[in-house]
Amino acid sequence: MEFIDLPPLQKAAGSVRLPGSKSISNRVLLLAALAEGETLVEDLLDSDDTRVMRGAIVALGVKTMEEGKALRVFGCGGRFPKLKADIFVGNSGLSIRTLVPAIVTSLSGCADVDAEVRLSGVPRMHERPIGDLVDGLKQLGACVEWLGQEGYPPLALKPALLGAERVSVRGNVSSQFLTGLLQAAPLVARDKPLTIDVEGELISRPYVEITLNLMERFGVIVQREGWNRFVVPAAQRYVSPGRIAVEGDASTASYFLAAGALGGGPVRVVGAGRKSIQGDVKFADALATMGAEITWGDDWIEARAPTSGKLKAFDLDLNHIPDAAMTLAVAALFADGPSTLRNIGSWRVKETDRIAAMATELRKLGATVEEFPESITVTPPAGLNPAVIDTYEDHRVAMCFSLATLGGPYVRINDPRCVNKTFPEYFTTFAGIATPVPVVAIDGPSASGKGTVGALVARILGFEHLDSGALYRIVALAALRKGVALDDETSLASIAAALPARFEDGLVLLDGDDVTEAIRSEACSVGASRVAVLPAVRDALFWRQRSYRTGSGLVAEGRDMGSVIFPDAGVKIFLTASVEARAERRYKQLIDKGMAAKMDDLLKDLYERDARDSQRAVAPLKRGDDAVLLDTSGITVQQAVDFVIERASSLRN
Ligand SMILES: Nc1ncnc2c1ncn2[C@@H]1O[C@H](COP(=O)(O)OP(=O)(O)O)[C@@H](O)[C@H]1O
Ligand SMILES: Nc1ccn([C@H]2C[C@H](O)[C@@H](COP(=O)(O)OP(=O)(O)O)O2)c(=O)n1
Repeated sequence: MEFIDLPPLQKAAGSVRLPGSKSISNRVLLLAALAEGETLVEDLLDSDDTRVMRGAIVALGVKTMEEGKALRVFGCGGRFPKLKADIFVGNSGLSIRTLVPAIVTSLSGCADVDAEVRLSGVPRMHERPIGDLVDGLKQLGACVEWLGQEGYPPLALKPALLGAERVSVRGNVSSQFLTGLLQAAPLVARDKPLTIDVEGELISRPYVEITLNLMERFGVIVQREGWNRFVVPAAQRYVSPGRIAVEGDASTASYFLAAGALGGGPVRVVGAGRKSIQGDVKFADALATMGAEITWGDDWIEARAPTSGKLKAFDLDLNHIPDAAMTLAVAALFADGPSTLRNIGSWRVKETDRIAAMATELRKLGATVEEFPESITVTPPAGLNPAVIDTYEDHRVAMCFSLATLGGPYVRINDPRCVNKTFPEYFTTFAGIATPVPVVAIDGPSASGKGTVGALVARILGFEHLDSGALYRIVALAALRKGVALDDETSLASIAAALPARFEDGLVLLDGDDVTEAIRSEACSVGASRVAVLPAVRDALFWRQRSYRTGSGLVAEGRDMGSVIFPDAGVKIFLTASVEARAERRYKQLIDKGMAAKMDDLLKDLYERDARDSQRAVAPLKRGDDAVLLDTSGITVQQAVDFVIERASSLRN
């Protein structure tokens, strides 16, 4: 499984230009395709879902042409030219739910009896309901055949004359059904007006407002009576506005605004603001109820943390911002008590069952989550656990969980490419406003001076210090004490996974015993280098080593700090010295401690350990291309420390 590891963050601040709105891009593409005249669409989002819509209109015979970053769409004047097509809609709910009604109107009165348009998607799309929309179209006279399970894609559309003046559609499953009918309505209401009645409470109303707004931009007026009846007067045609610029995506803005609120800020999103037609800009109001400071401009919004530093718990009806609400579920981890997200039942029929998915993943971080049919309550833990987040092919799950890193833990996001649905550049853009907890990684062979230099550098910088070699030594000591063989990989990995060890006031404690001296014994040195070749032992210590990355920063020393454990370390040093210099240092260390030592034995031992450390299959000791070489053979400790501090000075906040 592909994954991306996101490091713990200290803060988030900066400015982000939002990618184009998915909701607007896909509506504009279809309206421009159906309109009379050419439309130049600017700032169009380029993502999986918009490619689906672009592919679909082209398959239906509409011509498009790229002009720099814009797309020119040659409108077909209301009837798609090509009505024999097989269209793949991926997992784009908006695409299929708006294409089907539009295609059905083109098939009305189509003379070609062989005309047929088939639509299918990914397996999840075939579980997403469309029956209510099709029922509405059948009331108009449409011919729709189910190709799989009744009520779900795939389906086939065939020629049939449309004619009714009234149609009703359910509004409480997905507002996309209404959007689909509305966008197709002027193509049906040629001679007589068409009335659309909404059964049940209409959810996600702001998305319908986007639809009405854009239809108006293309010259079609809809009369609205409350939110239950929409009348489309007769004889209206879609006419191109010439050019249209797509606003920045307000749902995407939610991740960056939340980052500003949770990570200090300010974070400014540019492309959607006070004048936006997207309901999701109201996410900023929800953040404000948590205490975040929000500033509005016409086309930008800025968020920063409350001056008190603490975000308040909330209990909110989020029916109007279902997509951005997922971001609030993660923000709830940072609140001062349990928060409830209400009226979000539509989450159940999205890319995945989002209520179940969010609950499962929030629990991995340590939260207590209560799930209800249409709401969830999130109680934050005292501190967030590092977690491996599954994403269920849902771009929003992937994006919103990146925010948990502002609470201190590492977060691994599985299948991160699912963000391609709406924002392929998400993780790079997020990294652009994020300040990770800095790391100085010092790797090198035995007795090169890593421990000595690392401890001094950590003290000067005020950073934590990780002596990773000590962890391997403790595993060896624990194994020796339990009589576990040093090649019994499974037993050693269980020891490493549950190592009852602590570092406190310069002492190393194992099961509460002071083992500071014991782990430096010859037996432990040899034992450590033997257990360190075992992949299962290294895996078992992986997250433990990462957990030291906290506070103002970390100096980590060992063999694979820069290559495996902290590949994104801001400073990587490869510390070395000649074998002779290192043997002499060890000799001196042992003599000073009153222990017996022989130069020849020490040299032999160093050669052997160097060979074992650098020749093992997993995480071998070797200087990475990105590590700075520092040979300490002829320099003092102070000179070595100065060298590292000079390179690390930029990391200090
Ligand atoms: N230039 C130098 N840089 C680092 N250590 C040095 C240097 N010169 C002498 N030493 C001594 O060498 C020894 C290095 O041991 P240590 O720090 O335990 O190495 P390591 O952690 O790499 O095994 C220490 O006793 C240290 O005082
Ligand atoms: N990140 C690390 C740290 C140490 N090791 C191995 C390498 C060594 O043989 C042992 C002990 O490491 P330590 O740094 O304490 O050893 P030295 O004192 O430098 O000889 O663990 C490792 O494989 N990966």
